[in-house]
Amino acid sequence: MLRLLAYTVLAAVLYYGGTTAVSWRRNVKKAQQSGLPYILVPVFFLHPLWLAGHVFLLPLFSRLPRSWMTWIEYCIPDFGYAHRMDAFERVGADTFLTVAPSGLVMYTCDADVINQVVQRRNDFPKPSPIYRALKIYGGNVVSAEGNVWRQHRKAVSPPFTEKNNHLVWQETIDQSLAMLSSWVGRDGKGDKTIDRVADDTMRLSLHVISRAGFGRKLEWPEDNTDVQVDKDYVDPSKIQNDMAGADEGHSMSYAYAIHCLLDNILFQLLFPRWLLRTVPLKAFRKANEAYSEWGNYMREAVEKKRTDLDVGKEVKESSESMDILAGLVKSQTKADKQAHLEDSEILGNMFVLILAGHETAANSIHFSMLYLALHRQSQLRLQKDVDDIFNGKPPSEWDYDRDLPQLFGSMVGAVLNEELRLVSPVVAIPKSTWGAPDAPLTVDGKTVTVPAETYIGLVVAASHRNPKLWPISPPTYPGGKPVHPRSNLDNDLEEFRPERWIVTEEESRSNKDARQQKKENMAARAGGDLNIDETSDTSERLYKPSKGAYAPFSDGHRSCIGRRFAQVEILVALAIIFQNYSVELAVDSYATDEEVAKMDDNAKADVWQKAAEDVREKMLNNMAAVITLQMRKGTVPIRLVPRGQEKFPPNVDQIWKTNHPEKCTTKGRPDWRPWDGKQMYHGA
Ligand code: HEM
Repeated sequence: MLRLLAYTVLAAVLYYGGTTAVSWRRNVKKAQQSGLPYILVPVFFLHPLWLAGHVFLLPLFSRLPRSWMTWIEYCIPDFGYAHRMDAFERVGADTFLTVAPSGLVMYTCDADVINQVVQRRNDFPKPSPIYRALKIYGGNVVSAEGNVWRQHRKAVSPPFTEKNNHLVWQETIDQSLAMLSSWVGRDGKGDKTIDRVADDTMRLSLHVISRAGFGRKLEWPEDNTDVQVDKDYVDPSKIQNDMAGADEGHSMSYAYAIHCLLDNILFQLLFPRWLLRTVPLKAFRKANEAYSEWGNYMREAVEKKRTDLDVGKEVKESSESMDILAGLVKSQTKADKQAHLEDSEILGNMFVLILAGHETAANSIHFSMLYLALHRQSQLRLQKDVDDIFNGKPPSEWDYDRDLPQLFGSMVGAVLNEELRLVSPVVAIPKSTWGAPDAPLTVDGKTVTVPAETYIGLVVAASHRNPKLWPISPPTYPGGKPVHPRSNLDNDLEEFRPERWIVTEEESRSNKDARQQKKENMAARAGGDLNIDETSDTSERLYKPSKGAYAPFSDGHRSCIGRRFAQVEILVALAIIFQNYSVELAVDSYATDEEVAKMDDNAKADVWQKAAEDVREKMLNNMAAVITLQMRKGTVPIRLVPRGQEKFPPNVDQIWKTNHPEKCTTKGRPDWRPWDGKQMYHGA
């Protein structure tokens, strides 16, 4: 009996080993025929077992000799943020394949390749099976492909109008003022340590999309300490888990339901509904409750909107008819049946809009604030531009049509662009040749073939830092050392330098001409009915990267629908925060307020540098993407102080570097780069 079992196991191992070897060989052959450089990796990064287990295996693998593990980075989802240009430099190519037994992946940080891929939607479709889990409420524009995607896009994009952007503008003003007031207190004095910036910007963004997206106004809680938090569930420190205020017939408030849903999104995406419903685990039960509650809120919202709009009749333009939900509901009455959505699809789209639209914008506001706290000189320049644009006017007098273009083309726009260059929420935009034939592609002027069934990662985290694509300057090494230990050690592309986006008048004029041309070409190709706005990735008054080099919102037909929405929200929130306040790092862990008050600039630079080092470390090592890239471990405390009352001098980093030349480790490459000078790839 035992022998039979042993034979069975042996046979299974041999069978698995044999089939693995055969399919690996087959994939290697495809890679060889493709003309692309390739590296061999033992696992396909999307293999479900690897996805589930790699976090546990990585610490074990890190104990093995480095020379055995040269492949490991390329199998980690979103390696692009952790390894950036270094990952490509090691391979020695900006576009290459990884070849595993169960799949091929093409990674690229080449602008021309990115541009070809995003423009040829039919040749390089989205790998829609990986988005299957996003259909928890129904089909939607993010997870669909082909004609079904076209139908969703036709229905979902029309509500993203300038009128809707006005709503975003107004709601962001209201919510940002409320957030700011919760930070600086009713007396406006500020200077209190705030450790919940990530949470609060998330709340801000959720409130904006709830209002401008679904017509649901959410009030900022009067006092965050009073909220009735569910301490038994998820992270009790998260103030947004506020249970108070459930509507009639609901067990959760609207805000709590959506937070509960999003905070535990992995439960929703990984486990089937019946399991969440039946397994008697508290976390499962709550996840399921949040799913039902938010779904019910949304169903009610659809019904109410239908009644409000009195479907079928002309409605006058009011803010109720300008939100996105109004647009989705109206799509059901249009003559164009190709833009018609079922009720479940309206819900499906509302879910992905809230998902795609809230973390992304929130993170941008959060990280822009952190970068500006680290770079006070840039902050000063931003404040000067805010002063020039608004001339001291309070936000109640700001005007979308007059002020938005100014903000967009100012240092505020430059900060937004630079933040998205460095911390793109989508680290590698997924494309593929799944379900499509082999696709020709021009790489460095040579025609190669992307084999059918290849997953493609457009690694914007690397293309945004590729020295072949961007003007570079010498590094300044904030804190006296490179921002990343291996990537771009000899230039400034790892550094936050929004000034790189500011251009001369003449460059700005030529940007304008080029953009007009692009808009016309795009409109002609898109057939005009998908509302694909290619004109305003960055303001024409700012630096214009080459095509494909800068794509935080992706590009082409499947580019972000909410780009303008997000840009408006982020620009306004930053303008409100910085109009009257400066953001400084909180140094409480290193000195008390009294101690800081007695310090001279040199001593202040020493404590500031410790806090700054902590932030830089977190922004390098504590970041991970579940849906979007976020700081997953720890928080960064900051302080808002009225302008003019800053404690630290604007050139604080420079003072520290001048005082501590011995601590500045800025020269040369680390000698532990064993791969330097060796060609890692095969083929090509
Ligand atoms: C800083 C903010 C944002 C960034 C960087 C961003 C980035 C992106 C990227 C890279 C994609 C393409 C993803 C892919 O192909 O897999 C995308 C798609 C999308 N985004 Fe955004 N996004 C942002 C904000 C928003 C907002 C505010 C909304 C809605 C309110 C939104 C809605 C969407 C939708 C619906 C799609 C799918 C479009 C399609 O497949 O046709 N995004 N976004």
